[in-house]
Amino acid sequence: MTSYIKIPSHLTPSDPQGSELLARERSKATFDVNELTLALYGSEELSRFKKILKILESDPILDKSNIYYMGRTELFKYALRKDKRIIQLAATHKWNVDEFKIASRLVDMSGPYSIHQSMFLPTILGQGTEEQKRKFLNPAIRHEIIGCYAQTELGHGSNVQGLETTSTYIPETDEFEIHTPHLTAAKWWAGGLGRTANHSVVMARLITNGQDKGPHPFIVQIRDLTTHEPLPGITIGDIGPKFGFNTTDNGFMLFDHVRIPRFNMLSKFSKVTKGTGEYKNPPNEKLSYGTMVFVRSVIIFNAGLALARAATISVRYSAVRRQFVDKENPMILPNGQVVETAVLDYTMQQYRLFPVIAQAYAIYFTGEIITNLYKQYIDQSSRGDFSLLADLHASTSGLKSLTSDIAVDSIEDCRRSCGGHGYSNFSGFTRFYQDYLPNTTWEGDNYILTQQTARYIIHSKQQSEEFSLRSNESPTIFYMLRYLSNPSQKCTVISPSDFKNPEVQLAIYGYRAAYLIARAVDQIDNHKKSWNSMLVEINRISRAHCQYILVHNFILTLQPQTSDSMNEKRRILHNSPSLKTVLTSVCNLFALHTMEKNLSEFLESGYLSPKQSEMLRVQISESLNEIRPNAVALVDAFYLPDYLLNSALGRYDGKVYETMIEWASKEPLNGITLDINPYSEKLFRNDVKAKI
Ligand SMILES: CCCCCCCCCCCCCCCCCC(=O)SCCNC(=O)CCNC(=O)[C@H](O)C(C)(C)COP(=O)(O)OP(=O)(O)OC[C@H]1O[C@@H](n2cnc3c(N)ncnc32)[C@H](O)[C@@H]1OP(=O)(O)O
Ligand SMILES: Cc1cc2nc3c(=O)[nH]c(=O)nc-3n(C[C@H](O)[C@H](O)[C@H](O)COP(=O)(O)OP(=O)(O)OC[C@H]3O[C@@H](n4cnc5c(N)ncnc54)[C@H](O)[C@@H]3O)c2cc1C
Repeated sequence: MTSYIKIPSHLTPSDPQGSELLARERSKATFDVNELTLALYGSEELSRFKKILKILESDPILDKSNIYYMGRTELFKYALRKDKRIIQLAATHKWNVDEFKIASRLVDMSGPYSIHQSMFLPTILGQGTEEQKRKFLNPAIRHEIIGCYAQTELGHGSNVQGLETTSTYIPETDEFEIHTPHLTAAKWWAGGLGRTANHSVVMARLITNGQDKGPHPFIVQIRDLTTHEPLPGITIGDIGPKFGFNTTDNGFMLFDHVRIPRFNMLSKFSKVTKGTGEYKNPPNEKLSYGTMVFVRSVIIFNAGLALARAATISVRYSAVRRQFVDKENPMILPNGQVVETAVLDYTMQQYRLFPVIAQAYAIYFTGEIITNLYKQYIDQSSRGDFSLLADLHASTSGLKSLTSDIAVDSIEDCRRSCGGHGYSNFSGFTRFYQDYLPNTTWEGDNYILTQQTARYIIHSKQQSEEFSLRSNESPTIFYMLRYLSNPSQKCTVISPSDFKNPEVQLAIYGYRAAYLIARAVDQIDNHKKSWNSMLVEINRISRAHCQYILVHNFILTLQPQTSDSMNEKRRILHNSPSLKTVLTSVCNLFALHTMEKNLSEFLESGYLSPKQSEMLRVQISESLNEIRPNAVALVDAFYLPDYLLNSALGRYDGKVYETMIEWASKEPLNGITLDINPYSEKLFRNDVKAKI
């Protein structure tokens, strides 16, 4: 890339150098970083990751050095090239789905094909018959057709039952007619639709024999495979610039009585019979929402990685960045020189950043557990057993909401913790944050989704008999009975270190959730409160329940398991006392910091006393001290390479200042000629002719 300014090459940052500071941090670690990386990913995934990274890093088309200077059109073209390149590399190197996902994660840019991979393929896979998979899935996997997922409309997104697009069965020709009856029914937001896709999953109301059967998925070819023009009766366009996600062409689409064969209704679960138009009900009414459950489970896992990335940049930078001299505890170099203190040594910075490290680990472990639960559901449902679905839907809804909220808040906290440089694109936060943001809205707005979780729990509590039955079966609400059965119990903590006891932590979280649930049920059943008047409480219930799950899963991960049930990753963890020690500190910080952030609810439940809340703060401070020597090593263990981070601040080698000035010298604005004389030309309101 062209450099527009020549930077004097003899200048280096003042001592100590960033690389030296990070090396000192790394030498303080009490555990083996490589061992923790292996415990997170396993040896097989890690070696695949390294192999793929090597290929991507050296590929000129996937070079990222220019992207911070690009405008939307240029970025979009780059994203299309990069999407094509990953597909070519996948074919050359025979990558499987997991390897393809690793490559996409490393290249780290949503693109025109992203929704093809994340929603179009999974929808056909999950909702199509074998015949439909042959017709649509196979060419889609080979990228002979490119698809998108058009569910949301201009007037409705959250309320899926309120979608207006119709798909009416025409027995005479054995076709469906897809139609947009109102402007509000225009499909809107579908990723890849604007300029790229030639096929779409369209969620439309199925109407047969005059009866409205609600939204169902249909495959519609939307563009000509040769000319790439929209097919007759279909109007398509890109929806325009957005807050972020500008490398994907989110689109709109209108249908004017467009005919598709009956075959194109995805019919794994519900069907329309040829000629009679008879409708066959699915075994569970919500199976057509299956793609959303899958993607929500992926969003939970991805939230952990997003937090790890934010923490990596901000913790490394805070170890390199120095401001003021802490006179009571100055930073002294080996040669005796007193230097400014690394901002990571200020307790306020630790209080802001270390909980983000803890959130990353907590959500990573729960993400793994939810992924396994989803696999278990798919396995059972393939044998006609859908009993896990209700619980899976409830937990993925609430956890998608909670974890993406945590990630969005913490990415911004981490960015701000980098001071002024955090505001520069070179920090690696700008597009990362902008592109992460829609996770709180897509696949269900985060506030709406908490209603799904709370309703499941409240129903369970209302039907007490069924509750005890369900809670025994349910992987996520088993804890509640224990606490509901004895509402007057009090927390046993008598000294700050008692807060480190996992049983104590679980009891505190369990009582608080059970208290909120019991109170809401009382308001609804005995005080006849409406659902709408309870929405704030309902949001609290979902969050309380999901925080319990996160804490519970973290504790579970650290507990010894029978060797049979342990996979390689857990074995590494359990065979290493130093790993267990450091992760126990991280787990404690997650549990206690989350408790402190929601303290009013814990106090309100009467289980925790004000005196105990003071002890809680003492213990949090203690946990921060425990983590301090391991802070850099804990983020290093996530093994997020510079290629992914693309950050001057979060570089592994600590060369922050050298990179900042080098990247600034490449800003194209530095290379243009400007006329800054205000009187050199006449400017007209509608015909601005500045000489730039
Ligand atoms: C090759 C590489 C592959 C790579 C893959 C990588 C993947 C990467 C993923 C990351 C990238 C993500 C990109 C995403 C892009 C955005 C795409 C979208 O936004 S698309 C657009 C996304 N849009 C949205 O997400 C819209 C959000 N809105 C909705 O989902 C629904 O309107 C609703 C759930 C809010 C209400 O639904 P409504 O029909 O009014 O239903 P009621 O409330 O009346 O409940 C009735 C009963 O049904 C139950 N139940 C409900 N849902 C489910 C379910 N899913 N299941 C089971 N059950 C469910 C409920 O519990 C209740 O049970 P009960 O009490 O009777 O026992
Ligand atoms: C970048 C991006 C990509 C997307 N990609 C796709 C895609 O590929 N395909 C697709 O189909 N869709 C896509 N979407 C759309 C997305 O799924 C919807 O925007 C999302 O489901 C939210 O729906 P909405 O926009 O209708 O929000 P609304 O429901 O209009 O939300 C507005 C506000 O109303 C509140 N609200 C609404 N109803 C209630 C209620 N009952 N109780 C309490 N509060 C309520 C919400 O909390 C929110 O604060 C995408 C969106 C974005 C931002």
